Amino acid sequence: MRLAPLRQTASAARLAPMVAVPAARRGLAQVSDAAVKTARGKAPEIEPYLLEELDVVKRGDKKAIEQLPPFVISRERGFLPRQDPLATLPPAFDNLSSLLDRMTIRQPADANGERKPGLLAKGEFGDAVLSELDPEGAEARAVDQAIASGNSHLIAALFRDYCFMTSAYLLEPVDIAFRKTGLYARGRDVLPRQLAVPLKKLADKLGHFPYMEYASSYALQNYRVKDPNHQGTAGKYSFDNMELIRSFEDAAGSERGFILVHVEMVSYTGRLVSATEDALRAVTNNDAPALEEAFERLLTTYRKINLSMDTMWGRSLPSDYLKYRSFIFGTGPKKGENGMFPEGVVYEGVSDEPQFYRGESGANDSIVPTGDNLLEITRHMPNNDLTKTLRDFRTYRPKNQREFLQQLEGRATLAGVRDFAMETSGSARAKALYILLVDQIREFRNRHWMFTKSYIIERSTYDIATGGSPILQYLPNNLSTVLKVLDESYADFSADDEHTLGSQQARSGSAISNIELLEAVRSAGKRAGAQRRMLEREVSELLAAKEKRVQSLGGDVEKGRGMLGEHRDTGRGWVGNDGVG
Ligand code: HEM
Repeated sequence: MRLAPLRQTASAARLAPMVAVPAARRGLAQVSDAAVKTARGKAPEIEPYLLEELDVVKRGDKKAIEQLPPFVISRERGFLPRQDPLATLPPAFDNLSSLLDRMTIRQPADANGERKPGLLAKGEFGDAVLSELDPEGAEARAVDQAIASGNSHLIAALFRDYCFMTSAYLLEPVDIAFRKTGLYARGRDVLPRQLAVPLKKLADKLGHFPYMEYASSYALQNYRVKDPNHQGTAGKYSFDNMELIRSFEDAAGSERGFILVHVEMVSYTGRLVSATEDALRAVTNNDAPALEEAFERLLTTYRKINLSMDTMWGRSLPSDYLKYRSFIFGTGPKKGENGMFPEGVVYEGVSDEPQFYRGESGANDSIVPTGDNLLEITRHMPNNDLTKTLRDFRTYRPKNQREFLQQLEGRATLAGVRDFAMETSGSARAKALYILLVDQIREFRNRHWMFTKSYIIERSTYDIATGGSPILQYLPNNLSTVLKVLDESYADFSADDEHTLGSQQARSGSAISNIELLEAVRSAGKRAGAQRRMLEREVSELLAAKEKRVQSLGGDVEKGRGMLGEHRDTGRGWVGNDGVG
């Protein structure tokens, strides 16, 4: 039996309640082509996809609202789920909850303040799943009932929890080997029926791959707000006011920091979505002042997001990242590409055919793709495998976010956002704001590249990231494109623009003065070219060092990748066996 394809190509962007068959989607290429062929200003028919615009919400139909998918973008909550995640499962899932609580490597402190090792620390999780969860048990029936009820809050929590169980089960041997040797090993390649069947049913209901995702499992469905009235910088979603629901390694340490910084950043995305929608409308209406206003809101929001991102260094230590990273790897993306699961994973009771999925990654977050698409940076991505990966990442997210990003790409191209901001609006302020928005995407990606070097590259030779992209190439490819767009946009910022911006007052109500914008544009422009050259040099040095390491291992690429040697297939890789040694 084959796994039915989960993602169909599609046309409509309508959000059906979860009881309905998920609407098909239009492919990216189709949206973009349609957009390019249509004249600017003639917006395509787009069905409402913002929560507040849906009929059921306008009508206040509570039953139908409960059945809407867990993730529906809104101007208020942006890319956060519609409701804060359900932290405690109903009693029918007690066996599952108990395993999830006991699995975490560092258990919460007991009455004596001692932190005992959990099931994953002792390598006992896999056996515990097999002995404590019955494929025909109470949980299996309760999953069916939850799905039939259409209660999307519960379905989302169950999907998160079965994903955690699945990753812990499959990757437990990988983590044990890594903790012992610093090298990764093969994971389990069969997912037992008691996990595989419910996970696949829940995934189908939500329109997901049956594997851990960033939004629906590890990060955005995994926070608990402590005080709903908390008044921090990010309101109730301020980092200190949240705790984790599930964790692999330590709910109180760096894993908490890693996940909750993502959540805090995403808590700003209501403003991001709102300003993005308003910017698009302004361009379509040829309304320069409205565009300036929306772009300014976007800029202040991206600045807040970047500030929040910068707190990662202190909240999640680089030296701790590899302690939980083992559990967020995928089983794919393709046969033979992931040394942990070279033959994929068979989902017992679902399909005899091995499955391959990308792992959890911030690459499935929508903050940067929103900027990429609105500012038409995506259009400048080179036509190569790394850009294909970027597009593939965009499929690993809730359906409503996939559709939003697809539509946004088409709508921005159709409206001609870059052209209007940089030229036809005739506004030096809009031009400066456009450049500074591109610079915010650069700042995000640049910090991100620094994270990657410091949390991963300096500590592990395993060169494939959790999402399955090549670590040394993927992020630099995208950062380099942004730097190019920034460099070129700055080159279009003329002496006249400088003069206009420097001599005119900003409209009343503007939070950022024209002088401030001008100074920021100048330093962004100067930085772009230098940073681009530095990045090129850095990447070529890293690739040369990798090649040297592989050569020092007799050309053994597998070992050079940080995998335990004894698990390699006999057909290749062994020194002397295939001639490499
Ligand atoms: C310790 C911190 C972090 C590390 C080590 C890290 C690591 C990585 C890696 C290795 C990738 C490559 C894709 C893959 O997984 O295959 C990636 C992609 C990505 N991550 Fe992170 N990440 C971190 C924090 C964050 C945060 C806080 C966010 C915020 C949402 C984020 C968002 C992204 C995005 C948007 C991409 C795709 C980038 C692009 O398209 O250029 N990451 N991350």
